[in-house]
Amino acid sequence: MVGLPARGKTYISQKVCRYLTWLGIKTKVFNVGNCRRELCGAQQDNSFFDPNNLSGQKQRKEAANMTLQQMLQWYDEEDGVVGIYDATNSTLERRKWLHDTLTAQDIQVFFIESICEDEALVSANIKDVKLSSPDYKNMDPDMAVSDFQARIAQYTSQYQTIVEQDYSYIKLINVGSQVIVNMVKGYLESRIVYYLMNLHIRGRKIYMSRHGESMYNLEGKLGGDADLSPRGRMYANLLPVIVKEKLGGKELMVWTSTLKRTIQTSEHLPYLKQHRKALDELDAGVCDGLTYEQVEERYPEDFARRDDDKFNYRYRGGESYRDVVNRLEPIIMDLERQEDILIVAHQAIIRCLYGYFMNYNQEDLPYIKIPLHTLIELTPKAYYCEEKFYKADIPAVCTHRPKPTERRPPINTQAVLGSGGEVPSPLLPPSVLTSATTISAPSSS
Ligand SMILES: O=P(O)(O)OC[C@H]1O[C@@](CO)(OP(=O)(O)O)[C@@H](O)[C@@H]1O
Repeated sequence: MVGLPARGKTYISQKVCRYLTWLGIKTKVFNVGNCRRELCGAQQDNSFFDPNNLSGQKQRKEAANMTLQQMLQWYDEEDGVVGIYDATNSTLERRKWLHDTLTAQDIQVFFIESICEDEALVSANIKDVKLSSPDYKNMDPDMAVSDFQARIAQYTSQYQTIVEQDYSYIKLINVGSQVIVNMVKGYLESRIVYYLMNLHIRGRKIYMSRHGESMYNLEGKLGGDADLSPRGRMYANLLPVIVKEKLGGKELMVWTSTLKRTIQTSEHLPYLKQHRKALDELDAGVCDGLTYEQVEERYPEDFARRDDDKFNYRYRGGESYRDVVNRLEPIIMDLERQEDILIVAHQAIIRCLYGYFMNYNQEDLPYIKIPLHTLIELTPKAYYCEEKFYKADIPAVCTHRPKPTERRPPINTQAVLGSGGEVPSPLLPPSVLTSATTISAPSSS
């Protein structure tokens, strides 16, 4: 990373890290600030950052070097693929040192510079992010802001934007309103460039919902293209009410899959809709239309292999969760560009999308609990996503199978009918929705 303080470098680092990790590329952020705090203590006065303060300079260089060594060790011992070195790296000299040290180890270097000349954006970033940093713990907010601005001034006096023509880089100017790209090499760098070009920081909400309960869900069958059950239709009637309550009169884009159950669920939503094939449910191949019990009976080895490694298991003639993540990558790119949006999709699809925003690892992702008749609201913040679950007061079956290690001895292997919202069966762990808001159907529906 390259850029003055409060230019969103850590935000960009975290997002790129989350995106690549979700794609299965081992990525880690190495933050020099954390190392500096460890080495020199958190609360330094601003003379520490003065370029003429030789002792401060020396200690900062030590923190930079220690972080780089940690990164090299990670490449070496943990088979890291993309290390993100998050620091200002704001001089030609510092970048040359990084570039030369890394290329000597056969590590390809790609600089991402964030330039922001919009003072209002910089101040908003300071207030949003920097005031909660350990550097300003227990400090009066106004004092902290002016202190941080003085720190930025120290860096500005020696800041050199990237001009090194023989380096690979991207310059993001004013949060991507202008982008300059130089000497981009290979697939991974191009993917990162494309991803960065889609990012924006306007506040927005991402809503997700599974389709209403389907006839297949009632029978415990996988896949297919069934219609909604009568209770699924009730959810389809209620969904516009729930969404309107959350959104007010704001516009919304709605994406569904091309399968009947999501199209029927979105039927009454008075917004622009797109039906996208990439959002269709995980393809269960030869198991499509079977119940879990039938799969276990007919394909016992496959059933066991799926329990063993659900993320990588690929149904015969069908897909794995890994395949689904790859198929959803263009959806994630598109999602990053969107404003408020509602995605009506399927259990496996929502797990993958939700897992991206909430940073789930591949092992846990296929087990995320995404109940029927529940609207999920995600609000992206600087370094995390806020989440809320709104549960409609319409019963539905529970289709979640816990991890093998969390399963209790079977009492009843049929899908279990709930009596008010999705009620966990004796086979299931406690619902994650205990504190969710419950919304009742209006008497007219
Ligand atoms: O990966 P698992 O946990 O089996 O869940 C995916 C399954 O979820 C289901 C329901 O069991 O989704 P959906 O409700 O969209 O039909 C199946 O179609 C699909 O095979």
